[in-house]
Amino acid sequence: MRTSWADSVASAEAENVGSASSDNNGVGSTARPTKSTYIPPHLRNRHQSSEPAAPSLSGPPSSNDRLGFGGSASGSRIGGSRQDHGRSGGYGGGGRSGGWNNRGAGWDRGRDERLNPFGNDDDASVQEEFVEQENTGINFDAYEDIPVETSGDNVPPPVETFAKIDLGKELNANIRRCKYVKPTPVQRHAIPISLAGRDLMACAQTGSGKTAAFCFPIISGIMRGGHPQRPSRGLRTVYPLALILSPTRELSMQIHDEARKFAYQTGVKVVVVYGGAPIGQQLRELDRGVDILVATPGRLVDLLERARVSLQMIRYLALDEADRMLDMGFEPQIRKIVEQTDMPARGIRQTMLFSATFPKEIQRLASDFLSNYIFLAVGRVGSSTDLIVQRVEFVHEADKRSHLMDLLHAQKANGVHGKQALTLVFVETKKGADALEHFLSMNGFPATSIHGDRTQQERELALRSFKSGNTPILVATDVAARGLDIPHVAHVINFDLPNDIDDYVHRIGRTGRAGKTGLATAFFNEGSMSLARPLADLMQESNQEVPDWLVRYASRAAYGGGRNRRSGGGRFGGRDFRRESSFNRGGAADYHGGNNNHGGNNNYHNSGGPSNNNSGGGGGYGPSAWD
Ligand SMILES: Nc1ncnc2c1ncn2[C@@H]1O[C@H](COP(=O)(O)OP(=O)(O)OP(=O)(O)O)[C@@H](O)[C@H]1O
Repeated sequence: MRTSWADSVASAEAENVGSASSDNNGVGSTARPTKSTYIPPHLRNRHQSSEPAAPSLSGPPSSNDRLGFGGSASGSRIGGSRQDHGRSGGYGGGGRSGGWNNRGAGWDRGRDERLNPFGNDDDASVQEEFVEQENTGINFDAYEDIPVETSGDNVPPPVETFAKIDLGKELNANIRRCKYVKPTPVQRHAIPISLAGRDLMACAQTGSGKTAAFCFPIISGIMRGGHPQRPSRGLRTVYPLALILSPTRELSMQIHDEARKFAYQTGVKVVVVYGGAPIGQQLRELDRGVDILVATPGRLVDLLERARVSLQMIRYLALDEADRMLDMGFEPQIRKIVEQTDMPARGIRQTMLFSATFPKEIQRLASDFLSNYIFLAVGRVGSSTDLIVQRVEFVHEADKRSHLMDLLHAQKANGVHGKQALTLVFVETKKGADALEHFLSMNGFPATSIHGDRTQQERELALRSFKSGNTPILVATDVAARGLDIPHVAHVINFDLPNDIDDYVHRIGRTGRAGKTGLATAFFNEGSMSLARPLADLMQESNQEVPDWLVRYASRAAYGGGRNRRSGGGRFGGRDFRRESSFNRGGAADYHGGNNNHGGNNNYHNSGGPSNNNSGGGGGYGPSAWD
């Protein structure tokens, strides 16, 4: 039976425990207008957005440099119908979306576990049609210059090819089926570290292949270790060997799908459990056996309390989006799962934490779960990839909707919005998502939405409709900000900017993945002041053009307006928190050790061995201009 704790976790999970999804979460201290003014198309021939009010010491900023997006609103807007094909049968009330066990709707995930996740043909050489073409087109050159930092004791060296790693014959065949030609930088470093049995805290940019980096060693390790005898505590208790936790249901499903592909014909069984879906099917799936359990925390807690899952045999624990999992929303639940169940203690199990962002205070918390771990950073911690062209435009709150329509029209006119090119629009609140979806639909733009107030079935349908291109515009809260790997997302629009620069990094990371380029546009106004400086820093660091007006706002924020600096030295230049002097003063191991393999810090440039053993100094990254 579910306790209040389980309930609270489940409901937190439904919300994505995302502060950004709450309806009352304004940006900074400036209250947002609750309603923005819609300007009808026929009245919208005036300038497309006002210039920002000048920060104290300046004239007006340069205009909204909307290169490529400047077309006037034109073209017909067929008003009316909602475009979310998933909703055609009403909200979960039947129609084609119907039943709980509709395979297409995803409720019986795993029922076809034994089927070939690549299709029905076993032959790795004839899998072309089953595999996304994306992976063959990965632009590895894009990653060549990324600096890599590792710290910790006796760091295993990176590998250049999958062939050089002993992952096992079946797993190697699946890697070929996935058309992964060579490992991405995070895989080159993380896989040998994990195969050596070491705990790992890894930070690498969005879309750089972290999922495979933790799945491959887990699957390979289970294959090597065989299938140990499970205890016979209760007939219906299952004993997974690996647990992968992620913050959202959709991300857990995606990890499950990926892990199933990697585990095909290895004998390793992968099951996913997540909230919002009927538990019966998930229980039946567990009854068929599980080696790797992918889960959201709330549903896992429920299953632990029902004694249907025991963590006693866990050898591998992976937290994806680990900083999110350990921030204020999830940390107590994660602590209970990891520290107050029968899960083997750290040092006995192997623990891997992955994210694109890792603030120092969260690193500090995370270290409680790790034993003598290696810290790996591919690129600067929390940086965004250069593959994404970032644009920021000053748009008054009241002009946002009309400005968005201008962007979407221009995309259509320029042919950017072909069937496959998808646009993801992030807003702050669930109500805001509904309202914007409705507004876009009423104005002839095929849009759907995903947020924590929609049923799980609606969320999945919306995502599927978006992925398929049926509704090529998805309005989302932060529930869709992390981890989702959706091919063909060409444009991410931050209609409302988040409060935290790390959330911005994850949001824009839904485009520009696996070596491909993408575009991210942010609507900035006085309500986003707290983000001015970190945003300008981030853009400058990733070689983006920073508008003069943003630089002026940023410099003003530097003298008291900025709230977005993190404690412990700020984000920029941030790396392994153990190298902070405050940590060392606390009597912990000396990570400023320098030129040896003990507690040292290694800087790599892309491939090959350590190029420069930096003696506790600055590592490979210069401070930002504002530091
Ligand atoms: N070695 C590889 N070769 C080619 N493609 C790869 C390789 N590794 C991963 N990919 C592909 O790259 C894409 C991004 O991978 P993944 O979703 O694991 O990124 P991520 O680092 O976890 O991103 P995020 O931080 O957003 O969660 C996926 O489509 C995946 O199939």
